[in-house]
Amino acid sequence: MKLLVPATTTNFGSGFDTFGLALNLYNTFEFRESDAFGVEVEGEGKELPRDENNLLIRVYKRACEVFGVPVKPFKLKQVNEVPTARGLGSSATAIVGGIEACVRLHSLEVNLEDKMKVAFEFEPHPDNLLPAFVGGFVVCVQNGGLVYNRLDFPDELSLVFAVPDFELSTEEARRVIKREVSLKDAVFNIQRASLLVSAILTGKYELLRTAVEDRLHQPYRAKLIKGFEKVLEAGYSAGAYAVFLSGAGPTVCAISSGEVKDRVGSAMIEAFEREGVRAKVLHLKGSGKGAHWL
Ligand SMILES: Nc1ncnc2c1ncn2[C@@H]1O[C@H](COP(=O)(O)OP(=O)(O)O)[C@@H](O)[C@H]1O
Ligand SMILES: N[C@@H](CCOP(=O)(O)O)C(=O)O
Repeated sequence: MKLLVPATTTNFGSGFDTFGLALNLYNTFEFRESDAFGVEVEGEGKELPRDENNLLIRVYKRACEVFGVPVKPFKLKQVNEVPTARGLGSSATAIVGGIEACVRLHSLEVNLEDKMKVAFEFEPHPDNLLPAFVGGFVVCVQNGGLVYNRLDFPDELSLVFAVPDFELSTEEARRVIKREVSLKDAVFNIQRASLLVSAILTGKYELLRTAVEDRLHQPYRAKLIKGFEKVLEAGYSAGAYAVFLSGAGPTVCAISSGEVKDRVGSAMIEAFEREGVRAKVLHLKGSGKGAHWL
């Protein structure tokens, strides 16, 4: 039994905790029933726990408890393409993996709202989780229940990620954000987040540069990421439509198209390197597919 769960990029600058997009980069989780839990990891995340402290197993056990079924142990083989603690939703892949494993191993029928209730106990924002479950570009709303709208992300747009070789935990990157916001800054973000959705829907990509501007989280997080401003400038100088922090960072994402994407990737990597930060580039696309079994 093999489950593929996509990486996600979130926020898109102005849409903090609101916008999330599934990517064509996956963690693959293979399950074999067994007498005891065990974990094997290939690819990214060599440091991940090999025992019941592994996030996927912790989520699986909690899902069994919530859905009222016995815990059946398994051997898990992870083949991870998603770098951990880089702002590409690796923790969401593990959370979604644990929930889907519980549903499948017990042949349950569970709706998305009930799956999300369990997921929220581990990650209290929906923007990685929802696209990891359902794919596509998702506008997420938190109101105690499940309200979201899923759009197709334009295939002509490329996502270029500059992934630095250091980790930044989402928890730490959330701690630095200011809790209070002025009306002026709230309006600033509402205008841009609305512009972003309309720009994607109408193909007016020249609006994206303004649409990803943010005053809620990026200015605070930028201080934790050496070279962030320089990488941003380099992406724009190379012709990107938009450049912003992927999730909580430290990865930087650029939206681009056609041939320009190669220039954008090299420029961002070089900018990181000039600051003494090693980084690699990932050229990805939005994916319409969420978690699915092979
Ligand atoms: N593939 C995975 N399997 C199990 N646990 C994971 C996996 N990926 C991430 N995690 C857990 O999530 C933590 C990283 O979460 P977080 O800081 O939110 O980073 P990210 O931005 O990659 O989601 C890791 O330290 C690890 O405990
Ligand atoms: N909206 C969240 C998204 C965190 O994503 P991750 O991939 O960095 O875990 C935030 O900005 O904190």
